[in-house]
Amino acid sequence: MQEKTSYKPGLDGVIASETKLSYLDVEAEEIVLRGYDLIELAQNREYLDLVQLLLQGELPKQQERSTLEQELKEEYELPDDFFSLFHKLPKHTHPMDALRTGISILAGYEQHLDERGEEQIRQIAVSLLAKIPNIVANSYHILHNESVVAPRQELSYSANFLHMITGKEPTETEASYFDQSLMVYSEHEMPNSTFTARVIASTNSDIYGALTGAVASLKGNLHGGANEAVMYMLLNGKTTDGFRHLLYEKLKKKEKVMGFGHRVYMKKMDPRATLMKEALRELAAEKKQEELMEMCEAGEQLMKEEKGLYPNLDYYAAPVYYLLGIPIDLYTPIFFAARTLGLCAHVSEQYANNKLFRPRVLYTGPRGLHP
Ligand SMILES: CC(=O)SCCNC(=O)CCNC(=O)[C@H](O)C(C)(C)COP(=O)(O)OP(=O)(O)OC[C@H]1O[C@@H](n2cnc3c(N)ncnc32)[C@H](O)[C@@H]1OP(=O)(O)O
Ligand SMILES: O=C([O-])CC(=O)C(=O)O
Repeated sequence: MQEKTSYKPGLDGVIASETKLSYLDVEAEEIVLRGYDLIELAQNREYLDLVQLLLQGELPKQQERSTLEQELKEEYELPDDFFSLFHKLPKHTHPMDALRTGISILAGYEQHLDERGEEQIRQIAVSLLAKIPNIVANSYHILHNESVVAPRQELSYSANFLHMITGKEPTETEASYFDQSLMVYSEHEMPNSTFTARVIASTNSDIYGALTGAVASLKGNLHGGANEAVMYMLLNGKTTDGFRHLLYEKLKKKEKVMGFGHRVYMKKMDPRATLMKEALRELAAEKKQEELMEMCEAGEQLMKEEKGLYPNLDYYAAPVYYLLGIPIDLYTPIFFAARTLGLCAHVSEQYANNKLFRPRVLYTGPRGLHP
């Protein structure tokens, strides 16, 4: 007889792995990243600092940071003719599917595909962190019959990413909010996509395969895809009253409202959402789009009163991206680009202390049948 009590649907609350990378301490309202509070890091540091922290264990000193920045810039360019296949994709291909294809193609160019050593994986991670923004931005341009925007070496990592997306050089403020969003998206313990990547890596499969699987996982609207869904919902609402009405209708029909709820923080505000809410407040004031802020706050209030649910990061990241002039279809690919960091760190950790993932089932089918 199988023991039913050990079965947790959706592995809710199950410890799947040991990690030194991150931990959600819900009681203390802290997202711990190698001992630091992610929110404090996002307020005081830059995405590149987190790259060094997650891949090498410590925040960089100034010289180390410059070396890392140079290393990334040297890896920006994609292999010759890389984009030729993207011209052949159906024009309605979602950028997340284009990204999945792109990461998969890159595997073929990797000279060290079979190596699993820590330093080798770090170098591949740097290459992926350099190339994925290029794939995200330019696969979108190609699918929209626009010209490819080449990376610019003289811009910072985040400013260059935003520049490749919009085709314009961002202001310092825009680049800084974008960088902050990349930081809060960079790593979050054991979401579905990280679990997916670790499960794939646990068979000794390569890091490109692990990340390709993770793109598919992150695309779903119960996970990363929610940020795009939030923006479409806000645009459909049009005004604060319209948005309230739209949310009431969804709740009446027992539909899920994207951007609310979270497996780990279900009855609390996601600390990252609080940070993005402040970014939105400032950006909305600067760009004279206060109604967008008002709509989001009205939605937050309504969901708290009606369902006792709080915003997750996607709810406030989406309107921030909107005010930064980013096409909605790119919100989830950008989330993935930022999360590439956490994913690579997890894959590396998995290789370093591997045990094949192979759980069991609670069998509910028949027994004793004969053909
Ligand atoms: C950065 C990120 O990836 S964060 C996650 C982004 N995803 C979203 O925003 C999608 C909307 N949210 C959700 O679907 C859920 O909150 C999830 C998937 C994130 C977490 O879900 P789970 O832990 O599996 O809980 P589950 O979906 O079973 O929800 C528990 C209860 O709360 C309700 N609930 C949870 N989230 C929502 C929501 N967003 N809207 C309406 N009701 C909700 C469920 O209907 C369910 O109610 P019931 O017990 O009466 O059936
Ligand atoms: O932790 C999760 O389940 C989803 C999430 O917020 C993230 O991946 O950032």
